[in-house]
Amino acid sequence: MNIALFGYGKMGKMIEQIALGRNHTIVAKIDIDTTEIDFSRMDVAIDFSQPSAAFENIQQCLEHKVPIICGTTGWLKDFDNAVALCKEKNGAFIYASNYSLGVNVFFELNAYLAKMMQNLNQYRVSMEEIHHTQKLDAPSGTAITLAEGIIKNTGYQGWKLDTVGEGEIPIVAKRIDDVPGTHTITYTSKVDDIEIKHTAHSREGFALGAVVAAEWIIGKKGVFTMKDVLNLG
Ligand SMILES: NC(=O)C1=CN([C@@H]2O[C@H](COP(=O)(O)OP(=O)(O)OC[C@H]3O[C@@H](n4cnc5c(N)ncnc54)[C@H](OP(=O)(O)O)[C@@H]3O)[C@@H](O)[C@H]2O)C=CC1
Ligand SMILES: O=C(O)C1=N[C@H](C(=O)O)C[C@H](O)C1
Repeated sequence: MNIALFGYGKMGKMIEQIALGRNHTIVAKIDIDTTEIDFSRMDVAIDFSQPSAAFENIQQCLEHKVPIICGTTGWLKDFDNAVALCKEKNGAFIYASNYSLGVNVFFELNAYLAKMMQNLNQYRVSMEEIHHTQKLDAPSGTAITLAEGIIKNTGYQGWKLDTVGEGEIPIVAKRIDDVPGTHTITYTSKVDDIEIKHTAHSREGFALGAVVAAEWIIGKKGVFTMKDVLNLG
């Protein structure tokens, strides 16, 4: 499979290694300085760029009929436009805030726990995410997906960083050294805490998941999620 990498930073380089190990070819490495892009040799594109660049990269891929796997976080104000464009162009598109198998299992666990906690008013939920100091967005895309999973299954109506009002989930975002990504959800009562936690040991799981998604999307049309790819739940 011929893969184009939009964004050749920490994730782009890790994805290249995994893709070569699975006998794929990297036909383009597109970075902020790239002036001309040849879409003709691409079977699929994988975007791990930056919040301000992701939507334009997605648009270009859909216009050129190249299936696009997007892992960039922090651009979701344009998500509905990306979905609409994908439908208009009869294209193929996946966005996931987190491509690792472990976090996608964790998303399911989070929803299941939230359902169990929905009527237990003695507990308050909170979330903490920890990432490396180069991360541009806060809270992480993964934390937002986790918050949405809680909101869907409980009476919580929203989330906010740090201090919150009634009915909102507080998210604390910490930036420490080179932490790849740690997410903790805690339900606290006067007498105890219930805590679930996912700790990434490296970026390998994110990169492998993105390549698996790229392999999966070939020949498909529509907007999909990692739940479709992994057949979870
Ligand atoms: N969904 C998931 O599973 C995961 C998502 N992420 C997300 O992926 C994104 C990238 O992360 P990471 O690799 O760590 O970040 P890096 O900063 O290491 O890499 C981003 C790269 O994108 C480049 N870039 C900037 N503008 C453009 C553009 N217009 N087109 C193409 N490339 C561009 C940057 O170039 P320059 O340095 O020259 O600006 C840089 O090389 C982030 O949004 C992060 O949150 C990260 C891990 C997992
Ligand atoms: O920027 C990162 O590094 C990561 N970003 C994603 C996010 O915002 O959730 C996924 C992972 O946690 C690493």
